[in-house]
Amino acid sequence: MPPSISFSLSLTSPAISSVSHPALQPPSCNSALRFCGLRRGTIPFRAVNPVRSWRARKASSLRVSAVISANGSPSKGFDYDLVIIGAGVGGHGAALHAVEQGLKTAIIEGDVIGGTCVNRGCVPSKALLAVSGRMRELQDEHHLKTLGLQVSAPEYDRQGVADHANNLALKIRNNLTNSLKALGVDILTGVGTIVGPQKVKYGKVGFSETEITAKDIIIATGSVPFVPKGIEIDGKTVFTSDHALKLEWVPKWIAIVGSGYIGLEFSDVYTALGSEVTFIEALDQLMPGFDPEIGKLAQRILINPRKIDYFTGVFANKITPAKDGKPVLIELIDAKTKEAKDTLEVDAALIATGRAPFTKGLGLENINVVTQRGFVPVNEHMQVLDANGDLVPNLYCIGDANGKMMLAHAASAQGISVVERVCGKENVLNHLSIPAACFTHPEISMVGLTEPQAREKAEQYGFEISVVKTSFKANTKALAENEAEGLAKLIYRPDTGEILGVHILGLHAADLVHEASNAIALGTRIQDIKFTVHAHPTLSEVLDELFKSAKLNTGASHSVNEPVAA
Ligand SMILES: Cc1cc2nc3c(=O)[nH]c(=O)nc-3n(C[C@H](O)[C@H](O)[C@H](O)COP(=O)(O)OP(=O)(O)OC[C@H]3O[C@@H](n4cnc5c(N)ncnc54)[C@H](O)[C@@H]3O)c2cc1C
Ligand SMILES: NC(=O)c1ccc[n+]([C@@H]2O[C@H](COP(=O)([O-])OP(=O)(O)OC[C@H]3O[C@@H](n4cnc5c(N)ncnc54)[C@H](O)[C@@H]3O)[C@@H](O)[C@H]2O)c1
Repeated sequence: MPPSISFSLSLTSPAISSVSHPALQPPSCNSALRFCGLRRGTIPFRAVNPVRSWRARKASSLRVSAVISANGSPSKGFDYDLVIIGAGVGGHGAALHAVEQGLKTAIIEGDVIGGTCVNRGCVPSKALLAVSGRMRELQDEHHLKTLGLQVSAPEYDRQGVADHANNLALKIRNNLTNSLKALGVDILTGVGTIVGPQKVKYGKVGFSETEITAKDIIIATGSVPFVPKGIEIDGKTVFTSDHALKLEWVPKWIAIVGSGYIGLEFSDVYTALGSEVTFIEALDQLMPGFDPEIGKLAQRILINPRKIDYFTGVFANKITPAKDGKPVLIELIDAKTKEAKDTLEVDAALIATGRAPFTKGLGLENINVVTQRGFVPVNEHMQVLDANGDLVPNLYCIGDANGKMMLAHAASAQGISVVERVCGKENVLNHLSIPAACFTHPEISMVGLTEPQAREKAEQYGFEISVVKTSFKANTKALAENEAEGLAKLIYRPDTGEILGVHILGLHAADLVHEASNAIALGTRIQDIKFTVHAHPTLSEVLDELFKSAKLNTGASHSVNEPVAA
């Protein structure tokens, strides 16, 4: 049995939870690490050192099973230039970039390569959502009829759907493993513990551990589901996303506790597969993390027409799994007064109340680092801060473990940013340029500030903001697809043309947002982007319209290079 650990957190930083983590399982479970085949197209390339790049390219173009090492030689006096603890997407992104930069690199993993995103997160959930999207469309008689189509009652094979998710996770895990091997990154198996400055041990805790030295160390140990106190997880009738992704059954009635990303995506999956859903949300509105206007529209499109009801402003105070013929029992209390509100009897409950950073066993105490609500404190360069707020030399933390932005691409981008810095290149990642998306049908995406956040900032710094919106209903491609429900919203500074935030709800919103996120990252202003050309008819014209409809003050000139207000 893996040991369990505890976290003490509040609601936005959740309360108290008991979680076990795969990193604490014996390393023998790591079968993926033994697989060593290379396949064409599995190795991502970026701008690289020509010698290393040639070797790596050669590795990708040959169907070979040998490891082709492009890993450098270490700095004098160290076993490695860089050791990364945790081979999730954050660690993986950092490792690839480090090797490309000529750093002798090792990555320590206590479970399987790929971490949460690949094995228990983005990848399997998007496979389930791909199925729910198709089911939803095939079940929508009115939609099909308008297109002139007829389909008799669509059905699904639960195990087939579950296999699709599992197979995809396996495939992507193999791809990630192979890409590390192809570049010759040393994959070290076992739990990684920091034993002192620039020193890490790894292996089976208390049995066979090896100590190594590294010029720089990156912590990339990720997160685990957060389960509030009072909720009993049995993994069958009361479960987290870790279990839900296996789709072992489809409950008739499922309560989803928490209406954030996980709750919303799973409501899309479950309702498409025939479940009725009841949301239990502690805050006063559903989807409290989104821009409020988008949240309201999402409620109109993604909640109200579906078999979903909800309680807001309540906590699930106690949840007891189904047992001896009795259903799952949920006791609700008022989130503010803590008075008993209601009791629900349902077939299942999915706990989607956020994620807790995983830092157990890392040895942070050996370097005087104290976590904050479980998260490793870092500065804007992801450099770890000790208990006195001083920098811990040569130690960085990326991804979910630092809590800056719990997204796969953010973890990887932070890793790349750290490697740049380690290589002597100044690099500060602008988190306000990192997009996010919720892969419901239709999708929701966003980048930058919400309208209330922008208004607060405007008041604080004394500038004006403007908001414009465009509808998918005016877009030819969306109309041709007969999926024209949706909105794009731009929040900007009319004095400078700076883009502060873009929020989209509509068909392929997750893909559309990148035009806005790239503009924010590159400092492109509205007065410039509004003259770019978009192919017709494409969904990208929704954003084209958005930028074109923004009104700027007469003084706003081309390509101003003022500091970004956000
Ligand atoms: C259901 C779900 C869906 C999601 N969907 C999306 C999505 O669509 N898009 C998106 O951007 N994000 C999504 N996320 C979030 C995303 O999965 C995380 O933000 C991302 O995985 C964080 O990456 P990481 O590298 O920081 O950590 P992780 O992926 O958690 O990886 C950490 C790794 O470190 C290992 N480890 C931990 N401690 C040790 C130790 N001491 N020694 C050795 N190894 C250790 C772990 O075993 C693990 O492999 C989703 C999450 C969930 C749960
Ligand atoms: N598509 C994506 O990018 C994607 C998908 C899934 C998960 N994720 C990431 O995973 C992380 C975790 O997702 P999540 O949905 O669990 O968290 P979340 O923070 O997005 O949402 C949690 C919700 O649960 C509510 N809540 C918390 N405690 C509660 C309680 N006791 N009773 C009732 N409601 C309660 C919160 O108010 C919040 O609305 C997110 O940070 C997200 O970034 C991303």
